[in-house]
Amino acid sequence: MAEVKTSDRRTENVDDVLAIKAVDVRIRRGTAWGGRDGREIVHGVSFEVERGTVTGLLGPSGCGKTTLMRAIVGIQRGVSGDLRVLGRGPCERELHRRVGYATQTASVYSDLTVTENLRYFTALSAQQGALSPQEVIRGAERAAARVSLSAEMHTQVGRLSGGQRGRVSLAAAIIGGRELLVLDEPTVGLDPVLRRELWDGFHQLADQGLTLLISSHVMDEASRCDRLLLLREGRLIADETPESLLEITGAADLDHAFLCLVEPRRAPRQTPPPPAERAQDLSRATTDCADPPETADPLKTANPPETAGSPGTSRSAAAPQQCDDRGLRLNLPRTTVTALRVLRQMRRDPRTILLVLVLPPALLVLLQAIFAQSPTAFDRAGAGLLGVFPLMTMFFLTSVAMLRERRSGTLERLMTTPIGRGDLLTGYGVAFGLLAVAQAAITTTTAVALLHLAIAGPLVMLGLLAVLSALFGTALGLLTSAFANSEFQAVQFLPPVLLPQFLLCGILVPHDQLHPVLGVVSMLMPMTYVVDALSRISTRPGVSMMVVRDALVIAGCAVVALALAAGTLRRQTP
Ligand SMILES: Nc1ncnc2c1ncn2[C@@H]1O[C@H](COP(=O)(O)OP(=O)(O)OP(=O)(O)O)[C@@H](O)[C@H]1O
Repeated sequence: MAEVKTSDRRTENVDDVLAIKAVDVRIRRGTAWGGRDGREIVHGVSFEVERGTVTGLLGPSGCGKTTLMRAIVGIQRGVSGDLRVLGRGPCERELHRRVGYATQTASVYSDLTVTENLRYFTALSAQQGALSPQEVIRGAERAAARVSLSAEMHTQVGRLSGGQRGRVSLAAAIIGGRELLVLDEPTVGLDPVLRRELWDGFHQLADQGLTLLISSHVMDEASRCDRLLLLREGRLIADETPESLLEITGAADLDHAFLCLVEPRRAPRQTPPPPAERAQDLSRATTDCADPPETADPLKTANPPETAGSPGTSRSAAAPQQCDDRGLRLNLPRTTVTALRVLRQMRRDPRTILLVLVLPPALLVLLQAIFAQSPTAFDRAGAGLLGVFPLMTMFFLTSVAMLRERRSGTLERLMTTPIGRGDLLTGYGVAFGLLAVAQAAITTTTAVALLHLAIAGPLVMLGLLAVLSALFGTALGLLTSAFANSEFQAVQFLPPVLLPQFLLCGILVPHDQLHPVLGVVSMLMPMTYVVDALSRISTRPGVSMMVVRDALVIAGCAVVALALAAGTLRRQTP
C-alpha cells in the first residue's frame, strides 16, 4: 500500500481526528483474485472524513459508491492507493470490532426472527470472550429500539416488509459499529416519517462520537449531512458542506446542485420559468452550472493540493491491497453461537431435516427389496451405502446452505464482523455434524435392526465412519459452494464431484474387477476409503489397521477440504 510521507507523530494526531483518510484510492472490479485485471471503477479519489460527523456519499447509479464503501470496510479486492480507516488499513481484523456495515440489500437471515438475528450479531460483536446472555439480550433490544423495531422482535424476518427488513439489517450494522458506521442506502423503501426518525438517530449517534458514512439518492437526506462527497463515474467531483455546495453551484437546492455537478451541461430548473425569463435564466444556469468559475471548480475542491500529489501515491506505486485475514484461530463462543444459529435455521426447515433423516434408511429398504434374491449382494453394498448416503446428503445440504449465505449478503456482512473463517466453518461443521450423527444413528439402526444387515465388526465404528463420511461431505459442500453462483449450479456440481466417486468406489463393481487404470483412479477418490472401511467393518470382527488407515484418510480429506473451503470463503464479488 502506498504511504503518505508524514511523521509518525502527525499520523497519530491525524488518526485521532479522522475516521477515514483516502489518498489517490483506485479500485478495480472484475478481478477475482485481486490482480491488475478488471476495470477501474474508482479513479484515484482523495478525501477525509472527520470523526463524529455524518458524511453523505452521493452520485448517480453505478458511479462507484458501493464499491468505495466495500473498500472502506475491507471486503473489496483490487484497491490501491492509501486508504486509512480509524488509523488502520481497511483489511485489518481489529477494525471488524469497530466498524459496522449495512449492505444495500437486507443482509440478515430471513428464516430467523428479528431477535434471533440481532442476538446472533450482538454475540459476534463481543470485544473479548463471550457476552453474558443478559448482555446479548440487552444489546439486541437496544439495536431494535434504535430502528423502531421493538414491536417486531419475535417476527421472522422473511415475514417483514422490505423496509422493516432493511431496518433489521441496519440494526445489525449499528451493533457492530462502535466507532464507524458505513451504511449503503439505509433508508431505501422507508416512509418519510421513518426516514426522519432514522436520520435523527444517526445524528444522535454522531453526537455520541460515532462517524457515519451514508450513501443516498435522496436529496433531502443530503441536506442533513455535515459533509457531502459527490462521485461521478468513479471520480470525486465535490467534497463540500451542503451549504457551500449550494454556494459553489449557485443552485437553489441540493437537487439542482447535484444535477449541476453531475450533468453540468443539462442543468434543469425545478419549475419551468415563464418564457420572458427563460433566456436570462438559461444564461445564468450556464454560468452557475455548466462552467463553474475556476475558483469553485468542484474537481479542484475535492482533491486538496496537498494530497493530490502526495509522494508515494502515484499510479505506479499503488499496488492493489490484499486483505490479510488468513488467521484460522478458533474462537469458541463465536463458533458456538454460529453452530446454534445454523441449528436454529435447520429447525425452521423441518421438511429438509425429515428428508435427510428419512431418505437414507428409505433407500436402504429399497435396496434390500431390489436385492431380495441375493442377500450377500445387499450385505456388500448396504454397508458401503451407510457412508455414501450421508456423504452425498451433507454435501448437497451444506453447499446450498453456504451458497445461500453468500447470495443473501450475510456472508459479506459476516466478513466485516469479528468472526473468523475458522469460526464460521467450524460452526457449520458442528451443526451439520450433529445432523450427520442423527442421520448415521437412524440409518445404521435401520440397516442392522430392521433390515438385518450383517455386520461382523463393532457397530460404534460403523457409526463413526458414517459420521466421518458425512463430515467429509460437509467440508466438500462448503468448498464447492464457492464455485457456484446459484442453487441450480450447486445442484450441477453434484454429478461431476460425486458420480465418478460413486461409480469407482467399489459398490457397483469390486476394485479387483476394475481396469487397472480405473483401479488407480479409484484409489485417489475419498469415497473409495469410506466404502472400503465400512465393508471391512461389516465383514471382519474387530478394527483392523486398514480400517484405521481408511478412517485417517477420510479425516485428512475432510480437513484438507475444510482448509480449502476457508481459503475460498473470502471469494468476494470481484
Ligand atoms: N462484480 C462486479 N464486477 C465487475 N464490475 C462490477 C461488479 N459490481 C459492480 N460493478 C461495476 O462497478 C461500477 C460501480 O458499481 P457500484 O455498485 O459501486 O455503483 P453504485 O454507485 O453503488 O450504484 P447504485 O447507486 O446503483 O447502487 C458499476 O459500473 C458496475 O457495473
